[in-house]
Amino acid sequence: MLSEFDLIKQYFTRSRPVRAVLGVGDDCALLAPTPGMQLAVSTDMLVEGRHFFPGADARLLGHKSLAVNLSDLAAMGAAPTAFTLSLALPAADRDWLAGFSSGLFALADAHGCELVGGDTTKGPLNICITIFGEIEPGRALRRDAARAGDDIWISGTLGDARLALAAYRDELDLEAASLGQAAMRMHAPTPRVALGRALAQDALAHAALDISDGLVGDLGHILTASKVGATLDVDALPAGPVLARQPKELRRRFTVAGGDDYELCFTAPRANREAIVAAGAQSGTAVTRVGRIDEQPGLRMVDGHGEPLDLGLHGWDHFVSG
Ligand SMILES: Nc1ncnc2c1ncn2[C@@H]1O[C@H](COP(=O)(O)OP(=O)(O)OP(=O)(O)O)[C@@H](O)[C@H]1O
Ligand SMILES: Cc1ncc(C[n+]2csc(CCOP(=O)(O)O)c2C)c(N)n1
Ligand SMILES: [Mg+2]
Repeated sequence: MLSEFDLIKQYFTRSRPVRAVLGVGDDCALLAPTPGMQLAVSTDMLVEGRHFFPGADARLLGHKSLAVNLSDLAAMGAAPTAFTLSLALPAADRDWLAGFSSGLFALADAHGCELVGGDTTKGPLNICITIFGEIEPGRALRRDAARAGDDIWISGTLGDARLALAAYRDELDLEAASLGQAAMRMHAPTPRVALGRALAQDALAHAALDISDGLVGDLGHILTASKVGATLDVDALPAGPVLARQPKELRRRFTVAGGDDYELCFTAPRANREAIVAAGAQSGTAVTRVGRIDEQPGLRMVDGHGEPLDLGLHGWDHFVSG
């Protein structure tokens, strides 16, 4: 029988913390922020049945729980430092804990981000991570900083995660190899931390966010916060490799209003085009220009010929459309 404290000790306590002054084991963790840097804090919860299917692979779940949090730091241009993990578990299952913690720590180590504390209780499976990062003062990529005339850029590709979800929900048929490939985008997103850091440190971008609820909804947050509008070239949106093989109507729908993409959407002055392409290459992340920020409020979608498109799509909302 694994007790609450054995579980924490065996699966979530590692040798001496490197970044934290004090890590797992006391009432609080102690962190010593780098002098002169600002602290970036974000939290994201994954709930069984809502963010992942019952029986989801534990290792992938460990990865995704941290990935979605790292993605929020990436969206601000912040460098990850530490995180806390709050878990509700239906049972203390050794296999599940070994898988979950290995997926979690593999990604944490890849980003030099340290687990410093958390909370563990019994209940329906629920995973909540709070992440801490650092950013140079004045460099954060805020949602309220887009300016008319900016280009709109997207990292990586969009829509494969939504395609996998559609297949799981029997909304469409995908052959096994395609589903396997698309499903990895849903289960194991890659947070664009290096790209976000480059955009912020070199002041290449004005505004940014990560696309978790679908581009149309998330870009809308930048437009509202920045009091601007945008024209989006829907046919320029980079579809994931599996979605790219699907009919145009589906490609448009899932790139514009997918979900679980965890790519960055950012706006930047024209003058920075070359430097942004170089930052993409440097960080191993594709970057694609997909539209521009306008003074006129509202989001206008156009096709590859500049003709208006009315797709009637909206972002993910847990209480309206989710
Ligand atoms: N219960 C809450 N109390 C206070 N602030 C909240 C609460 N829920 C969300 N927020 C804040 O509202 C804003 C939008 O939250 P949201 O969870 O949609 O973030 P996001 O980055 O757009 O999406 P994601 O959760 O997929 O990362 C964030 O600033 C978040 O910190
Ligand atoms: C079983 C299952 N059903 C649906 C989805 C899709 N999904 C759930 S929440 C969300 C938006 C981001 O959430 P939040 O804003 O809470 O971070 C998306 C796209 C999934 N991943 N698994
Ligand atoms: Mg976000």
